[in-house]
Amino acid sequence: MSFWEARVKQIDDLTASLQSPDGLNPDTRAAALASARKLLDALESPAERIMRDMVMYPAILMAIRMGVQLGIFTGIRPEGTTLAKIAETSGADPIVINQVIRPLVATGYVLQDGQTFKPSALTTAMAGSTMQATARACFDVGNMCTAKAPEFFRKNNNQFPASINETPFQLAMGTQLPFFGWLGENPALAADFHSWMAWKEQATLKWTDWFDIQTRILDGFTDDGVLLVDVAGGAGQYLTQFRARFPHQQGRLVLQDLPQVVASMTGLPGAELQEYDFFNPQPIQGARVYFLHWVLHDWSDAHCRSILANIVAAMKPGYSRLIIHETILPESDCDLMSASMSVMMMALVAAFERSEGQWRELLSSVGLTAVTFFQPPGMGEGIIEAIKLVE
Ligand SMILES: C[S@@+](CC[C@H](N)C(=O)[O-])C[C@H]1O[C@@H](n2cnc3c(N)ncnc32)[C@H](O)[C@@H]1O
Repeated sequence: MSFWEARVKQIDDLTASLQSPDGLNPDTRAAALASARKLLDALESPAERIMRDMVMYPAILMAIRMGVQLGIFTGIRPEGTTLAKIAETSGADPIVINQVIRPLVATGYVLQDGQTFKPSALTTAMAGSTMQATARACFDVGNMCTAKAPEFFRKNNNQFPASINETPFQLAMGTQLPFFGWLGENPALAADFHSWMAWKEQATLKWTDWFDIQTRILDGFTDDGVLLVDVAGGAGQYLTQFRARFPHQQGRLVLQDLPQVVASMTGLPGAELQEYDFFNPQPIQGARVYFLHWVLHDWSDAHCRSILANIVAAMKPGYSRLIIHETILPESDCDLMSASMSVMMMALVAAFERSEGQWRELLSSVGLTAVTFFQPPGMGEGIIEAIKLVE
């Protein structure tokens, strides 16, 4: 056996020994992923890599989105499902199914066994209604915006979008509305968007599992009034998570969001719902925590200053905590997820992810200088905690 044949066997053995990533130490898992990606990069020639990124990725995205549309992920049964059966159930041309299913098999989204198709772990994941909503939200909006971004930037002389009303989003969706205003008029995609937010919370590391909430928040809570306000909390997944982690904790939990978002909810166990536009004064004074997840990355610095000023005015000095749960971009060698999210924010809402220096500057511009940064083990979004020192 040659040196490389032996290495290939070693890699195969290693892969076979890893049934699931669950249970791996987060730091070790992050290091192993980084090493495995470097191995892929080293094995692939530049031409192959460019082919993968430019030719294959668009086809894969389209195939996944079509897989949702044609019911491929939900229709494939463990005993095996034929192409004819998928065509019959979906009413689609078998040739179209065949075209779409090939890249799905090539990428492991579906398994092929002779003339039948069987579910892989990815098929099962994609069969869930939340993942289907995520695929629609990401493809039908995000992918359209990135596809139109070069044209948008060519027309505006390659300048950063001047406002939330002039981004690739408007060009791609044929609207003059900003993203959140447009969502308000498109309830089906708004529901998909909030499902994607909910799934994202489930699929990623939970701040309640690594941030020392007991010491930094609960120990100093005065046991009356509002414990945590989730500002622009969407479908409420972060409050649900908090309640599940601290089921017997005293104190009110309040979710605030736009009227149409609150109206679309039937309630949130263990929490209160409140209609609130964060460009208006914060109605809850002196809460222990004002929590923001994936809110400020949607807005320019000027907008963030307005949102934050309303919170700062409501904070009780020395007591209230502003907890921002967002990406803290590294100054160099940014990971692909954070870099991609930042690009997406620019294309949709004329905003971006921020580095520690940018967070400090933003917070100090609204008078918050007592700021502490926390990074989770392994990979994931950080916590930026700020305290108001004086009135
Ligand atoms: C990216 S989502 C994040 C939702 C939630 N925090 C989460 O992490 O799942 C941004 C949220 O901001 C809300 N939002 C947008 N504009 C707002 C405004 N002017 N006032 C209050 N909420 C707003 C949206 O409705 C949406 O729920």
